[in-house]
Amino acid sequence: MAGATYDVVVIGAGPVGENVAARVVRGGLTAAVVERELVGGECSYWACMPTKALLRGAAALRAARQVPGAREAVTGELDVAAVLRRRDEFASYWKDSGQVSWLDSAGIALHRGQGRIAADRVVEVTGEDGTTTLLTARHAVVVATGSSALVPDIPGLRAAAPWTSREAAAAGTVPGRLAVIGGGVVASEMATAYAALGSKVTVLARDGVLPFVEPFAAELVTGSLREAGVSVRSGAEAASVTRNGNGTVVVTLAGGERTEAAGERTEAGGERTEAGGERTQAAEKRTEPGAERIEADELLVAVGRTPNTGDLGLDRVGLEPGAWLTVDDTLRVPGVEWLYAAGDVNGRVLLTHQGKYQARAVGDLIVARAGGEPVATPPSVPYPQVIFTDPEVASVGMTAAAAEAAGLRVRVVDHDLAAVAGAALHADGYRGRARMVVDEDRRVIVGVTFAGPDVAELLHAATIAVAGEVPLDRLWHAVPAYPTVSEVWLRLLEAYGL
Ligand SMILES: Cc1cc2nc3c(=O)[nH]c(=O)nc-3n(C[C@H](O)[C@H](O)[C@H](O)COP(=O)(O)OP(=O)(O)OC[C@H]3O[C@@H](n4cnc5c(N)ncnc54)[C@H](O)[C@@H]3O)c2cc1C
Ligand SMILES: NC(=O)c1ccc[n+]([C@@H]2O[C@H](COP(=O)([O-])OP(=O)(O)OC[C@H]3O[C@@H](n4cnc5c(N)ncnc54)[C@H](O)[C@@H]3O)[C@@H](O)[C@H]2O)c1
Repeated sequence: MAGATYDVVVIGAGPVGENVAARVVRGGLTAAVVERELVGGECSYWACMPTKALLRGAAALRAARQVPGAREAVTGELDVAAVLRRRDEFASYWKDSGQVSWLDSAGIALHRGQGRIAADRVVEVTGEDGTTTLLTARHAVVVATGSSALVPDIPGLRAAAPWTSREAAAAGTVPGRLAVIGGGVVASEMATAYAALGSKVTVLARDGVLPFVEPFAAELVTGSLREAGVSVRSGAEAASVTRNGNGTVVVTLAGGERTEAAGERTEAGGERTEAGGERTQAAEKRTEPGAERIEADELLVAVGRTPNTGDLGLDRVGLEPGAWLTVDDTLRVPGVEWLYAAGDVNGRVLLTHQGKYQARAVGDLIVARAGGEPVATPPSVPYPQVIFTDPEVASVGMTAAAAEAAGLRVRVVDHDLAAVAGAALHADGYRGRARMVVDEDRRVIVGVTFAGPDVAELLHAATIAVAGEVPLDRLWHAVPAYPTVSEVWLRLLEAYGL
């Protein structure tokens, strides 16, 4: 059996694993990554990049149509084939040669195959041809194996071979009718994308659309999905799924979807028109005779993620296969001094940029420990996120509800984005809203949410204000340029009373 020894062995070469390895090499250690699929991970080929490429064409078209002068120059419809071609390009045609060259140039060794912990500090790599290699780590093994789409135990669902985010991101054709189970980030972004690409989309959002963002942002997204022709069914829960002989898929809704008590009876095939949000009554997961059925050509399941820890040899170190890897503040697995976990697999924040932040932190920690230097625990930072729906939802830190639940003395300040000169110039009929959540005891901002067209690029200023805990009296002197959408900062601070 072949073998090799490195200072650090990283299992998983997604964005997080790559960055851990790069950071420890930069710190003077040697590193190898183990990858069973494509170097670059979910983000590069089936998540961030291809999904944003699917969304971008329609967003650019919408933007042009909102500006007289440009609008008249738009004479055609979205070119679906061109959008899919550009998506293919952004997914590097599902080939990882570019990322492998980058690993080479960074001095990181690559071992292809399934990595499993075989013993203390030892990772066994099983290649596609069945050959095995034992990699020994002098200092640390880092698990960066990411996550996969969760397929819930709904009768008939697995047998119906639904799309997960992977198939939605990589599809070569656009289904005529797409049903979506879920209302979170993947469901909302893919409903936006596929509606623009021409699908008739139905979203079965059991817990509402984007239930974890500020409610005004969720309402704007829900309203705009409906305007785009999407049937948004807040409160609807799938009870069973069947794939017919002709290839179509049928989702039968749980009996609890019938909401006569709340006066919202839904007829088969009918549309609900109430604003999205809360469930109106506790839905019982049970199919009643005559329960409503949704038929579609394809079904996307988007109800969250499950960690890639099922076949990782975790039992060798007394850990539970299939579970999220719990870590301490130094991203080390408690009780196993040489084992770390970063990125999606530790379940802390399932976002690429935040996983890469963890990667830099864990890389530096391993280098410091290897050199016997003092270890600085990375701070717990508020994280930013952009949801690329129409409108975009860009947020950092806490929502008002989360800040209140955390026991802070909170003041919430809202402003209509359309009332800012820069937004009016940006697009006719601009619709959007901004909220800042202030911790009154410290007079610092603990959360910001923008919802509106093209607000993604506004977010980093908010991240600096929140992560930097910039006092409001100091922030007042950060003057936004006129006439930009960023002038909303001035309006928010004025509304606060500065
Ligand atoms: C549809 C979708 C869109 C998204 N969009 C965004 C976005 O716009 N912005 C954003 O910040 N985040 C986004 N995310 C989240 C983002 O994709 C993840 O947070 C990110 O990919 C996590 O990186 P990671 O390196 O931890 O894991 P992954 O990217 O999952 O990489 C893990 C790697 O480990 C490999 N692996 C797993 N087990 C083993 C093993 N035993 N041996 C060897 N190799 C193994 C896998 O093959 C994979 O290559 C999106 C997610 C989805 C599903
Ligand atoms: N732009 C971005 O940053 C981006 C884009 C896509 C995904 N992601 C990340 O990927 C992760 C996964 O996204 P996701 O949308 O799968 O998960 P999610 O956690 O965003 O949303 C899952 C939703 O499914 C609902 N749900 C759970 N079980 C259900 C069931 N049985 N039936 C119906 N609904 C059910 C939940 O209420 C929740 O709203 C997220 O953590 C997200 O941050 C990020």
